[in-house]
Amino acid sequence: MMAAVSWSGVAVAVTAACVALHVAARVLDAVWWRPRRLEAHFAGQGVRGPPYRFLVGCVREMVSLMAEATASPMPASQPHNALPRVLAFYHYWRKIYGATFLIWFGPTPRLTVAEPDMVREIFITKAAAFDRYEAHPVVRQLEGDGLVSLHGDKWALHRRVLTPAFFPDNLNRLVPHVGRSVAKLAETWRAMASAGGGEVEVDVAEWFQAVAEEAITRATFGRSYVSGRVVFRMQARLMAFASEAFRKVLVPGYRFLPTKKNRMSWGLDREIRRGLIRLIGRRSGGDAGEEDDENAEMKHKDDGFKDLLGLMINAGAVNKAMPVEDMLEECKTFFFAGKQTTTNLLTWATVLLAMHPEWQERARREVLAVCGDDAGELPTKDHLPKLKTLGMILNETLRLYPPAVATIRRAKCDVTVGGIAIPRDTELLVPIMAIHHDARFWGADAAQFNPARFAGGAARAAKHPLAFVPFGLGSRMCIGQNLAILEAKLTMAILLQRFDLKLSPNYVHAPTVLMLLYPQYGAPFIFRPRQSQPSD
Ligand code: HEM
Repeated sequence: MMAAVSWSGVAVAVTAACVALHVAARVLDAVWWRPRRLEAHFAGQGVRGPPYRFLVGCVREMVSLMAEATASPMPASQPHNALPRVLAFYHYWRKIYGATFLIWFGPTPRLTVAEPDMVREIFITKAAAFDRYEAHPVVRQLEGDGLVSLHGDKWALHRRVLTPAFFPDNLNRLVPHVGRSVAKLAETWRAMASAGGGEVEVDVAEWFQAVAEEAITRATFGRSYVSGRVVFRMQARLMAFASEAFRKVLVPGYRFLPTKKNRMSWGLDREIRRGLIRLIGRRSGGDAGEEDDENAEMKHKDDGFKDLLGLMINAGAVNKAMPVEDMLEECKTFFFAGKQTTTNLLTWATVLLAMHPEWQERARREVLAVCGDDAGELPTKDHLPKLKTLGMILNETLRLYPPAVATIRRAKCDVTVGGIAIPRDTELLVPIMAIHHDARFWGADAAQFNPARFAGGAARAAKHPLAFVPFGLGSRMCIGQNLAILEAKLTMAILLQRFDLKLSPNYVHAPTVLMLLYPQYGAPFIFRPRQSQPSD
């Protein structure tokens, strides 16, 4: 009996040891042997990069390169040569290893691809072999489980349902509303200027956020704008908490701790859900009494406006394909994807107009000629396509300072791109900003502000038609780009019509990246109201 017990004990111990050994071997393979095999695999095809370091990959070097680059502002001699500052690691390693190289995000391989022909394969011809990158849970909590992160059939359904909201004819109906919100902002600045000796200094980022928030709230909720605005205000507070948590992602499980901020976030999240569910319930029940007074006039004019919520409710009613939970996540996603990106475009466009007064004057002359010089008159939907110079300036802004500086894909299977065999689960980093700054495609003046290069349209601005991709490419290209351009053109036109603007002496030119491209020390400008002049 004794012998039987001890033999079974030994068997258990041996099995446990085998399992432990197996697990240890798998872990060691994942964090050491596999990276070494992959390094050899890519090196055999001429693709090299900084060496893999146990567990951390190249993250330490990346962090120190980025910290060094952001320690001082841009040199005055080359203000727009921002790539070495914004994507310091890319700029540094590209000089050593060429345009396509391998880096390590921990034990995960990331192939860096900045050749437009390869980018075409990844996003268009071989797109089926790639998936969107799974964002960190904290980022996902911020961006919602909507279009940005969906895959397969569910993504295709949502994209189909939501696309009509972004057709130009539909978006044109937003022009008066967005215009009025910018005019209100301009009025505030004008009043501040007259109280302050004829000019006013403002940091534009926060103000532009209000404009972008207005546009995305109208696009999402249409006639339920006022109730929607209450929900999105809470969402804005939630985003502020979550982006603070984003800076603490290195503390594992931080987001689950019942800290004061976390508890407030959870409470807000519940409130947002309740608010949206109430709103959806009212709209699904066809409650026409839900519009408020402010919107009575809008309701009349906006008959037929396709807002995102209405499109989703219809889809849910028709084939039950969109449960309420999915609608909630989409609302979150659109708020996240639509607000900060457009704010950044507006901010950088203002920086560039202030840094280049000759272009500011050219754009203003065009605005006055097309839209008139009466500060009481708002530009209309028919004016916007005629603002060609402003369009070129916005494109040049998106080229030099793309709000989304890079995007990532993951290979779902073994696949060949640009003749390079890429094993399954390799990540591909496409540094949009690096392609936009590449002198091979943009010429010797690639780091200079020259909107004239877009005079013949975006596709012909560079030597390669795919060297300009601020909104991505292929089927997952930005769904909101028409809205972003509409907002940006309208806002800049109204501001140019009403103000001369210049950089504040307190402005420090220091673009940096925290998810999106930001001015590191804010964006203070001086606005001086213009006297109405006859347009020539
Ligand atoms: C200047 C402003 C904007 C820029 C630079 C921008 C940039 C981008 C880029 C580069 C992508 C593709 C990412 C990838 O392929 O990995 C994208 C996707 C997306 N954008 Fe934008 N965006 C802007 C404004 C907006 C606005 C205003 C909205 C919403 C109203 C929006 C909603 C989205 C959504 C939902 C996706 C995911 C599309 C899909 O996967 O089907 N974006 N954006």
